Amino acid sequence: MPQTYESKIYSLPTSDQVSQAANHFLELKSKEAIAKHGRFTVAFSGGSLPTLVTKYAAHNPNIDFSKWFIFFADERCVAHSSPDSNYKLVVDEFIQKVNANGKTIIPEQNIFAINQSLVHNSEEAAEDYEHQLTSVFVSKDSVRYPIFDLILLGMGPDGHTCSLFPGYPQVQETGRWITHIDNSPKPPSSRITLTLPVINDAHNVAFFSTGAGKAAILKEILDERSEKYPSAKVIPHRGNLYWFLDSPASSQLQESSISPFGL
Ligand SMILES: O=C1O[C@H](COP(=O)(O)O)[C@@H](O)[C@H](O)[C@H]1O
Repeated sequence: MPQTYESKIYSLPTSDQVSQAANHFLELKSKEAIAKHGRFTVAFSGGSLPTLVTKYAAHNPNIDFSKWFIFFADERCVAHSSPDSNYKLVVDEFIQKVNANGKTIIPEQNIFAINQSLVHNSEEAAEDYEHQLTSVFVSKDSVRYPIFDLILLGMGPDGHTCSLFPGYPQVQETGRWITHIDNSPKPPSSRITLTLPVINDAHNVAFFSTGAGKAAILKEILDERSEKYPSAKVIPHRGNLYWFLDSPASSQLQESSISPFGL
């Protein structure tokens, strides 16, 4: 049977309802992946995303976290203990809560963090992270290639996603799975990031965006299909694409762009 893919924009009244929707979504997508291939590979972004999507999910007893493999869609080249570290954010906001409250825990060896000893050389850190991915992903025809079950993305007010910034060469990268940047317009300046080909090969990609500050750019990306923003270049080839917004974020979108919420 031919596979059909979904592309949906959901708008929930409040950001708390976006967190509740994220809980159902993570339960659904992790169950689907675990039923299909025994594990769930998920990449987290930083910024506002980890707190927003895991507020309820971290306490969901129906999720088998022991089968989760956690990666970072982008990471800042800083120590794991730094307040700028996406790893620290995900550990503090999610992993610790799951492990303290849940029925199942996330095994330490299933968490794939940037190599701390390489944070002073972003190019080497990116190569090392790519190498970490090769240890986990093998596609059906035995070729190593990362096809994530789910990539969780945020979007900055300038339209960036991961550490792919508008007008920067990393957006054009097609040869690497992970690339690096040393002049990020948003601090900290050195970062590593998934590249667009890997993002667009995932089974599921989900953006989470809240707040009126994102309304104008969301209109440009989702209604006007403006291609100048990296977030607009996220179009999975053989996977589903979801946007979860709250009302302030979706306030400038045409009503016809928004799907009735249902998972
Ligand atoms: O720097 C980053 O920013 C983006 C967007 O963050 P937000 O706080 O505006 O949601 C985030 O998705 C990315 O992972 C992070 O490194």
